[in-house]
Amino acid sequence: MIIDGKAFAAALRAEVATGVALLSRVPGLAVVLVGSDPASAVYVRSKGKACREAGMASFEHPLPAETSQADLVALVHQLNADPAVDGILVQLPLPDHIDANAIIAAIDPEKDVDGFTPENAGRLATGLEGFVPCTPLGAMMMLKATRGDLTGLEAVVIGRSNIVGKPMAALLLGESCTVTIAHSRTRNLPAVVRRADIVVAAVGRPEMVRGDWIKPGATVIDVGINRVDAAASDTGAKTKLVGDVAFAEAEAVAGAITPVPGGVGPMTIACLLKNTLTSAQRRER
Ligand SMILES: NC(=O)C1=CN([C@@H]2O[C@H](COP(=O)(O)OP(=O)(O)OC[C@H]3O[C@@H](n4cnc5c(N)ncnc54)[C@H](OP(=O)(O)O)[C@@H]3O)[C@@H](O)[C@H]2O)C=CC1
Ligand SMILES: Nc1nc(=O)c2c([nH]1)NC[C@@H]1CN(c3ccc(C(=O)N[C@@H](CCC(=O)O)C(=O)O)cc3)C=[N+]21
Ligand SMILES: [Mg+2]
Repeated sequence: MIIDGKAFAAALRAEVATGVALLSRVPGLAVVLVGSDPASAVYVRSKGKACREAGMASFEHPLPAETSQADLVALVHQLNADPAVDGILVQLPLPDHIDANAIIAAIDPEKDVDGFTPENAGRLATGLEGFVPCTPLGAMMMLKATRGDLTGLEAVVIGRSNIVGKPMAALLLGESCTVTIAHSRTRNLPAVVRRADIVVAAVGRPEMVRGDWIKPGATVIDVGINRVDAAASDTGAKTKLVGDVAFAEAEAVAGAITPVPGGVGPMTIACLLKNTLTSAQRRER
């Protein structure tokens, strides 16, 4: 079974639009993009469009690649103080001369709809309410819809980044899975993955996870977004998008699997809108 992320995302976005219509003011999401990475620009544009379709305002702040760290912190402070802004997203990665941790720490945790601030990461780790990072949140919604109660299942998360792997593991632990976090230093990764009832791949290596790593019937969540050269026989496009999982091989063994594109990505954007709505609802009285 292929998990239809586009359909899950469309349903969540409709729910968000309904919530937005009940507010007394238009919620706003500020998106800050430093530099002109083409993939980031595509992503920022699709977020802006999704915002408008949900009845939200999108404030885009494209900045030159040479923007100083001090100027970026100053912009974040300005957005923190702006009552029209309910959510702040600073697109990652940032240029090398900027310390991403310093920028993230400057974001007001109450507007941190990415869930990246130490305050919200700590809240997730300790089981307190807060903003949960959009990619793991969307992945968890699809997992629960697909498998129901996750209690006692073996979950293997490949990747330990602060934005995907670690928060994903925290959410799975919160659902009482037995969680393993694998990374580049893990020994015998195929054997570790073969134990898993749930596999979450968040690595950034095209089609690294092979079909014979997957336990029959397992649920596979492919977070990877990798642009690779398309074969001459393909659609004619110069590049195509593939995940971290060899989809055709894994689909034959898995009970359910998310595709790339059309899996985790669209749900990430829908969850960003959901978090922005939640922020606006908390602000309204
Ligand atoms: N669909 C979506 O909405 C989103 C998709 N992504 C995509 O997800 C992927 C992961 O993103 P992100 O977490 O930011 O990536 P990072 O590069 O921050 O982290 C990658 C992780 O994978 C681990 N890793 C690297 N090589 C191997 C290997 N050979 N075996 C096992 N583990 C390995 C690294 O280990 P170590 O820590 O030891 O270096 C690291 O923990 C990327 O493809 C990204 O584009 C990301 C965010 C959102
Ligand atoms: N502060 C911050 N927050 C993020 O959430 C964040 C970020 N920085 N930096 C980059 C990553 C990546 N990311 C994606 C979201 C949606 C798709 C998505 O919708 N992908 C479509 C395909 C889009 C295409 O064709 O390129 C899909 O998978 O179907 C992809 C990638 C969010 N990220
Ligand atoms: Mg990263």
